[in-house]
Amino acid sequence: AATPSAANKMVTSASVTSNAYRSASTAVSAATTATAPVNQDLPNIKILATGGTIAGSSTSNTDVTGYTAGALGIDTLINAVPEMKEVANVSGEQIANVGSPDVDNAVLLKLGKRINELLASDDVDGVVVTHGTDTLEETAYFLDLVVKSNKPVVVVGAMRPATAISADGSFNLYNAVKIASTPEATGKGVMIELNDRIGAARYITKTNTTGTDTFKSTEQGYLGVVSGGKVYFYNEPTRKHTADSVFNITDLTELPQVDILYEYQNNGSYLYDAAVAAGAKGIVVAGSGNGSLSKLSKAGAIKAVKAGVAVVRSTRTGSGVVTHSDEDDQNGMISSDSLNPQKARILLMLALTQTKDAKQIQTFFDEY
Ligand SMILES: NC(=O)C[C@H](N)C(=O)O
Repeated sequence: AATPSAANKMVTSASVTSNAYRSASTAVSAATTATAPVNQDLPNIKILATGGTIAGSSTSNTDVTGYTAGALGIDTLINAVPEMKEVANVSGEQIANVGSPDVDNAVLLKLGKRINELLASDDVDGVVVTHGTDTLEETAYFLDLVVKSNKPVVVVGAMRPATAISADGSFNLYNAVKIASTPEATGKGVMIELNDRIGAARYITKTNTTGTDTFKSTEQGYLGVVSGGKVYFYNEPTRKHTADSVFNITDLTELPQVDILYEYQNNGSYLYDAAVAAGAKGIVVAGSGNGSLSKLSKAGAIKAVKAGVAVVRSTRTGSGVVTHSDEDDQNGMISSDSLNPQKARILLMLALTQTKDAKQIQTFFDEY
């Protein structure tokens, strides 16, 4: 973790005078995260940092693409937003410090187990996870399925690095702490906050490469918003999550290998053969349209099922339900409901920790 002086140096070395972390220098001289006094009237919120653009840094304050993700430590993030201390007693832990494409199953398990430990304690009222946005929805959905608590968990990121003009990370982080401190956030499952929107991990997805309004929940809608400094909830997630989930990672040291294949014209069954040969226990296919597969692709998928691999049909369209067909049952295949391929992979990994039976796995896709 960064010391106050190191935190200062990181911000100055980026030659930034006006950015999201403009207040880091004053904040750290006033109080460090370690010595901040506890206000008994405020909730205790733990911030777990994993890296990403929210912790990103560049030498130029107009650079929003070539920066280093995960350059700043948790203390820098916390000290840069001293306003959070009016909302909650915040303290932080560094779980990882990577760009989110490098968040792997080991990080998922570490994070999920740590959140369960923290939330089991009366001393922790909610958790905020800072994360890169590229795979943020996968981590959030994983946590939605494995966190054994009704206490709020909010996953937050940013699209502009901390050193950029008009960086979005500090306000997103402030809002995330605000949501996690709100009693109405209890029992809502794992939430994602960016750009003032509160999305359910199950429903929201990244839709744009660089825009700050990238997280959208077009079909199922948002759970709520943060507006004028107040948290508003309007909807509840209806699928099973957190305390109602059967998935338990307590004794897991690894997750089964599940790979994603992409459907396209003129594709071949050899992609399935390659995944099976590489050790896949499950395959999710981003099918065309309503999860359609070409004749060759279907042949590859059926061969994989016969080899004992679970195959889930999802869609590359970006939205909509992949409907379950009689042919799926004949072929021993599973349909993803409205889970996109990357989230279907998360559910399939966890499903495979319980069963290899396609029918039982299908019930998980129907319920979660
Ligand atoms: N906006 C971001 O956070 C993108 C970054 N590449 C990440 O996912 O770590």
